[in-house]
Amino acid sequence: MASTRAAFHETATLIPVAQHLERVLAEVRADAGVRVDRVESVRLADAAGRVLATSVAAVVPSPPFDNSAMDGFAVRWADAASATPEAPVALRVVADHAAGSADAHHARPLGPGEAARIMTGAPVPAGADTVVPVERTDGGQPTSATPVVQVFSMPDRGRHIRRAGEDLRVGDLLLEAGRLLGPRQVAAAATAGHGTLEVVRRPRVSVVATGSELTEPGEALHPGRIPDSNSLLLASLVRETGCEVVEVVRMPDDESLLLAWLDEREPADAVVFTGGVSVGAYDVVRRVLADLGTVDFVRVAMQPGSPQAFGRLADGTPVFGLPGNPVAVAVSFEVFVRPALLALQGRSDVQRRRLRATVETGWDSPAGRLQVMPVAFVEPGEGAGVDGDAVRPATRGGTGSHLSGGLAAASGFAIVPEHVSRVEAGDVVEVLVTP
Ligand SMILES: Nc1nc2c(c(=O)[nH]1)N[C@H]1C(S)=C(S)[C@@H](COP(=O)(O)OP(=O)(O)OC[C@H]3O[C@@H](n4cnc5c(N)ncnc54)[C@H](O)[C@@H]3O)O[C@H]1N2
Ligand code: MOO
Repeated sequence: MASTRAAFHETATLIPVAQHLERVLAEVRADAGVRVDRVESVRLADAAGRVLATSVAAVVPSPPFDNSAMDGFAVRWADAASATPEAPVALRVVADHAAGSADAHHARPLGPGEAARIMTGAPVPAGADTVVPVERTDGGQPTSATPVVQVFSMPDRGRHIRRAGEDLRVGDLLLEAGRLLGPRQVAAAATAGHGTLEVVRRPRVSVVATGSELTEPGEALHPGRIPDSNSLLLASLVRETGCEVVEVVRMPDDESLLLAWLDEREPADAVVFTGGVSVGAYDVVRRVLADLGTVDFVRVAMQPGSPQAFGRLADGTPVFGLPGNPVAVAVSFEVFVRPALLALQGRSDVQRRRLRATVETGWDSPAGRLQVMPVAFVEPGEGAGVDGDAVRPATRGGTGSHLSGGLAAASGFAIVPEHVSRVEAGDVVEVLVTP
């Protein structure tokens, strides 16, 4: 028990949240840099949700060729500049260009008095400098031998032609390494001539929930037992960061089981424990990991989620030991684990979007600790009528870190600074927005 006692004494000081986060990020960023197997090539269809490993430049211009922005007629502007509804100008229609047709690329240049019927997206034939929308013509009436179009009015010279490269030129930087790919980025990569992209391999993460009280969700609860909600919470949160969950393990507080798992576990890029990190007599995670000598057990100036463990397993795998209380797990993940798993993927943006919101119902906050409070957004018309976003605590009972039912209503976390001991209705708080 010597390690438990020693660890207990180590916890006297509270470490600022930013300091602990910095330490965690520095460690995982070092790992992200040395992993040689971290890049894989995926088809664009599979690229949304992945992190780009190598910056992407355009390999074809966009648009790839001059093409029409309108259904109408490609003309030489000067030929019909004088057109009015009263005195239309007749042009001979010598060609018909549909989108997808290569005809215009091979056609002879338009000569004086000639026009080509053209559809949106079709290449503009040589010689033409303007497209007249069909609405400004009679639609092109066939006469005896050759079709003729009557032009009633002309747009400005050069109108309705989309120029090659006006969107992207070859070599233009399109996407920077480290950015999350979404539908718009994948579509832009297709436009820029790519069929596959180099992305960061999904890090593999194991989740371990410890506690002799834990029961499979949905099963009958024997006295003293509770459903294991943390392993579900963590596994889904891990997946949401773009990582692959390789193992989800639930084990009772039994040192020998934990040691056996450490020996047999699947290879992973990170391991996340929940439970057993505090000073309880059966806190086996703390006892086993502290004995490794490479995992630090600290108290962070945060509420909830003060007890935190971070370090490396025997083979160097980064390991997090989160507390067992469910709200503390959700908060610890947001504040430390999520940014770390994103940094491990080389993500440039590891922080959630934050916004400022007005508090609708106040709550207490422990002075000297950064409070991370699960909050629900007040629907318009439902609250006190403030302009902009308004929030209230998601958990019915206030700030207790066991109130995991209340997490269901949370769509963000209010960040309350260390010096604040009471958040009043009407105060403005910073809110970290979650999906
Ligand atoms: N004497 C002290 N006791 C405690 C302290 C302290 O400073 N001194 N800190 C409290 C705080 S704050 C926290 S947070 C917890 C952290 O304790 P552990 O990490 O050891 O967590 P457990 O004791 O295993 O569990 C705490 C709580 O959470 C429930 N739990 C655990 N795992 C799950 C799960 N997978 N799903 C749902 N719920 C879970 C567990 O039943 C407990 O109620 O320590 C305080 N005590
Ligand atoms: O740190 Mo504990 O998370 O307050 O419950």
